[in-house]
Amino acid sequence: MKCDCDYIVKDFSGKFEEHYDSCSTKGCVKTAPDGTLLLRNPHLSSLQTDVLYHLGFDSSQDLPGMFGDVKFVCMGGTKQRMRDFAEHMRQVLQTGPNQLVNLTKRSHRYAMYKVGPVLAVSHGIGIPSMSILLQEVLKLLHYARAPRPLVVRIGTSGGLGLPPGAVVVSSWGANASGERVYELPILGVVRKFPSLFDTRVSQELVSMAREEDPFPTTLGGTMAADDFYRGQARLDGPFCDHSEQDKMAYLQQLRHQGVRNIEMEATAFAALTREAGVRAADVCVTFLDRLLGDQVTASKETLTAWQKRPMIIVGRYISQYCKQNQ
Ligand SMILES: O=P(O)(O)O[C@H]1O[C@H](CO)[C@@H](O)[C@H]1O
Ligand SMILES: O=c1cc[nH]c(=O)[nH]1
Repeated sequence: MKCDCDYIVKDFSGKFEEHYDSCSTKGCVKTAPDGTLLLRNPHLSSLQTDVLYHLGFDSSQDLPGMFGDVKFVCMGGTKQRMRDFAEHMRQVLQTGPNQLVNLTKRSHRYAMYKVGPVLAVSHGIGIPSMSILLQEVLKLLHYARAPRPLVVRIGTSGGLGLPPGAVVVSSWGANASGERVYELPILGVVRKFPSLFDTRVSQELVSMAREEDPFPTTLGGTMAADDFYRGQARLDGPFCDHSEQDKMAYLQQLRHQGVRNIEMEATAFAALTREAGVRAADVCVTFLDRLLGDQVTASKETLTAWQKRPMIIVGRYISQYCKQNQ
């Protein structure tokens, strides 16, 4: 059987079954004609109220009134970064509340701020934390009937052959074996979901870079590890039985496969947004060049300044969109 939906993964090296896992030709339509998200889970319709437990909302609330105008969901690891991003967007868009309010404060788990059409949400570290947040955000967008949202991760990473402070816009996510898939055991069976980002959005984001920017912005593959230390070939964790040569051989192999940075969410982030039919992008700054070391040694001030760089690129993109759609 051949799938001819726009969801087909042309440059995905795996087999059709793996594509089918996250596509299923029958249910290929992922958005309603008005651009709102369709959730392909028949069980949801039997729920009287859907509790978005980690966000502290439920579907009985006026979610369209609260979030129906959301066009951009931007997420990143820390609560502080997402507050800073909300503040940045308040200045860029000259809109938003006088005082930023953490909308998920009831749940104490993540932090969420809303500035005009922008929702800024923290997701914690790693795929399990990020994927829980993302799935509840996808349900929130569905219940809110927010049309055609774009989801962007604003993150940090270790670079491969890039100067620290560089920005990488991911074209795909790869797991530790270099496969461009997100693997998830479901009912005891490991399933694979393709982890490719929207090419057009990624290219448009790269085009937001300006010559005068004091940092390069490039497109590249992103490896998502399940660990910060051994899982990213580091030699400085509490455990390590690989050598410096093993580490360098692995990192060089990733680099030759097109990986430009390493973080801990890209595969699941690409795969889940793709499965939901939502455009998404991963924009990360690099904190160090992993070909030269393992420790993050830049000062707090420098790291804070570098973390602003993805915000600058994404802020320009959102600002341009808002001007064109006034
Ligand atoms: O800075 P964030 O967005 O959390 O991203 C990166 O930093 C964390 C590890 O320090 C991981 O979550 C990794 O993906
Ligand atoms: O090396 C790094 C830096 C930030 N985040 C990561 O996951 N790895």
